[in-house]
Amino acid sequence: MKHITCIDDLRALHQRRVPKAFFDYCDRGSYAEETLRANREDMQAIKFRQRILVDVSKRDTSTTILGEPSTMPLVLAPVGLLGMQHGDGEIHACRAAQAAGIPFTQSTMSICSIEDIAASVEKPFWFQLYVMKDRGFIKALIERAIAAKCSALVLTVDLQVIGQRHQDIKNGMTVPPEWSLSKLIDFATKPAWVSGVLQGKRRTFGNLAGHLKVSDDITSLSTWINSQFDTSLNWSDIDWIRSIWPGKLILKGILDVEDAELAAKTGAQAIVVSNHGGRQLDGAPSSIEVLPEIVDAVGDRMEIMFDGGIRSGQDVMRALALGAKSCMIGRAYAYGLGAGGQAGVAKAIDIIQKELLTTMGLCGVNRIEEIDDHIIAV
Ligand SMILES: Cc1cc2nc3c(=O)[nH]c(=O)nc-3n(C[C@H](O)[C@H](O)[C@H](O)COP(=O)(O)O)c2cc1C
Ligand SMILES: CC(C)CC(=O)C(=O)O
Repeated sequence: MKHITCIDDLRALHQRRVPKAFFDYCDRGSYAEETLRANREDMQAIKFRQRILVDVSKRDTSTTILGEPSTMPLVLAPVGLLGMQHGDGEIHACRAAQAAGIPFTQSTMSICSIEDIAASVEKPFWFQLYVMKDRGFIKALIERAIAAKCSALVLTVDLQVIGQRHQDIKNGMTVPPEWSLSKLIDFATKPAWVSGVLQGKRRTFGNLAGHLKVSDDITSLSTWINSQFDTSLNWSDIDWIRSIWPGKLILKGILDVEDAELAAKTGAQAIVVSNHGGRQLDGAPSSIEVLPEIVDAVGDRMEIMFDGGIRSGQDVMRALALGAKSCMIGRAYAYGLGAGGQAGVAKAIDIIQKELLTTMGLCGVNRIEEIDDHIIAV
């Protein structure tokens, strides 16, 4: 990892080490990928004010996230199928986050189960919920998260219908992988990945095993999701979820001020301003574009988290400057996982923290709480 200096390096290594179908699943977006590109382009369009001759000798990235101390304003976002990027990927990512002192969010659509992770790590982690039609199963899933002492529930609200990712169809992306000649050739050139995945605890969705017939028809992930996810989910269901889940609730996937206002009325502690990393509604605005208006509308009532397009500490700084209290990263750490397991995720987190510290220094800021729009050049 010595020559890895930025997230792009981890991405390149991920691409070399992980079969194409899983790398593309991670890297790409939905439809024409307009929103995926906008997340990066709009982020990079935000310019900093360089400030000089400020004493920046006491810089510190530590902060709180939902009242809990965190070494930096960063959370590992829920990412499905991490165990297909690296054997036991969810456990490796969670361990790296906990060693770095930041929260990890486990996706419903993980390869390792909630219990696999809970048995392998020292501290509580967050659990992300997708609501499916079988409400008995969803209730049991929330109860499993409670039993595992998960410290926050992240309810994802932007994927009851899945946006088409062309590349997944072209690659025949299935879980577990289906054999074809091209896949065999691809796998043959990635022996470390193959042995890691074969040694992993599971080969298909650990949280769903034994409940939903995942192995029956997961030849197309999107067909399966469209048959299982509950498209009738609506605001009144939040009360039902809150009647089961007693802890902190975060609504993830809000892009609209009116929705943010409705979210503030649910009693959720936080929202994540997010377009799902450009994987859902293509043509939606970038998350950084809508962040300021959402902060203006509800920032005094809920904690505002942000994700979409973060590839550096500079990007974290940009989102904080526009009013986010903390940021989630998805691909940035998934690339690290594919590149080098737990060490790769640790590297991704370390890169972002060091970039954030340097950017704070060059903008004349010592503490996270000092970051606001005064550091932005107009
Ligand atoms: C491969 C991949 C899988 C994802 N799976 C989930 C998921 O299971 N649940 C969820 O709420 N969001 C999921 N997301 C969205 C992320 O939580 C996050 O919103 C997004 O990655 C942020 O954009 P970024 O990748 O540019 O950081 C996924 C994202 C990626 C890249
Ligand atoms: C399995 C998927 C539903 C996970 C996801 O949220 C995504 O791929 O964006």
